[in-house]
Amino acid sequence: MARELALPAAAPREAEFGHDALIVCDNLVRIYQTASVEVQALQGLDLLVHEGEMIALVGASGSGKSTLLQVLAGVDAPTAGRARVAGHDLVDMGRPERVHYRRHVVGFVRQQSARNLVPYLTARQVVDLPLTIAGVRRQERRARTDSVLETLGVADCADRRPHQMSGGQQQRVAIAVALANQPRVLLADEPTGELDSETAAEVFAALRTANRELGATVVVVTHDAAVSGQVARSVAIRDGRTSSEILRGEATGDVPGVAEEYAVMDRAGRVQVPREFREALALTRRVRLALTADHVEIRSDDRSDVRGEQP
Ligand SMILES: Nc1ncnc2c1ncn2[C@@H]1O[C@H](COP(=O)(O)OP(=O)(O)OP(=O)(O)O)[C@@H](O)[C@H]1O
Repeated sequence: MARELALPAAAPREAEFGHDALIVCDNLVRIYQTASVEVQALQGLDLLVHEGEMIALVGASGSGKSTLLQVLAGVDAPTAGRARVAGHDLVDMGRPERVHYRRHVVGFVRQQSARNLVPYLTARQVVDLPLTIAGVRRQERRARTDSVLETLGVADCADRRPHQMSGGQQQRVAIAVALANQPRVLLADEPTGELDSETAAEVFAALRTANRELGATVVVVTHDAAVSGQVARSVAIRDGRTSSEILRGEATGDVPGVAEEYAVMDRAGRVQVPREFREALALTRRVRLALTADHVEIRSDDRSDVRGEQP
């Protein structure tokens, strides 16, 4: 009787990194090459954003926030790594898919409200523009335009041109333009950067509406603590990598939710210990790690004999 061939069982496959996330950045690298220098704007950045989230990206000037947003917007292509948004692979996307992606999957709001609008078009006409380009029928265009202007509280600006609106109204109309084609993701690069705090709050409320009422997943780059202080998750970017995250509980009335800061651990297990922690305990090149029942300890290296130093 022939014996059955027993093949070794295949190892169970690990779920792919970020398989259930809407936005996945995996070891993302973007290098700008100019005539004389090479700038590594993104240096192996990992980021996951789930559908329905609203997150802030914060970080010093030059840390790579705008570069990341340009990649997610499908405007710029990464040099290496993986970026996927709503099932679209942003690294390997061909031109027709890129056009579809930029029209239907993401909406983009820039800092300068004037650059988001067209001086001689009314709010209704400028919101209608992306719908016309996408081939939406006239009747539906009208209904969608009125509805999005209404939802964002700028229905009274429908027949006004940018110079007849306040800065906050201009920026809310810009958000309406970005949302016209009902994108799943709304990206905003310093949308309150030029505005006073009251107007900034008005624009932030519009982003919140986009998230909560219209269901867009929102990623907002900001220097504005009033904005980053109100989202459930702020991701800090340092030197082209995600370095830490602040998670906040829900606010109750006027009392803000409790905020907790976390370090980000990459998939190889690397964590950046904040400088003030390292300096406080003189943690240098070599540290001791110990596993306890529910946490990991990091201690300074006290083996001066191995370091070859005088006790
Ligand atoms: N087109 C480009 N050519 C060359 N270098 C660039 C280009 N765009 C950005 N950089 C460089 O890449 C790095 C990251 O820039 P990026 O604009 O993404 O940072 P940022 O965090 O958005 O800064 P900011 O808050 O000032 O807008 C910087 O060193 C910047 O000088």
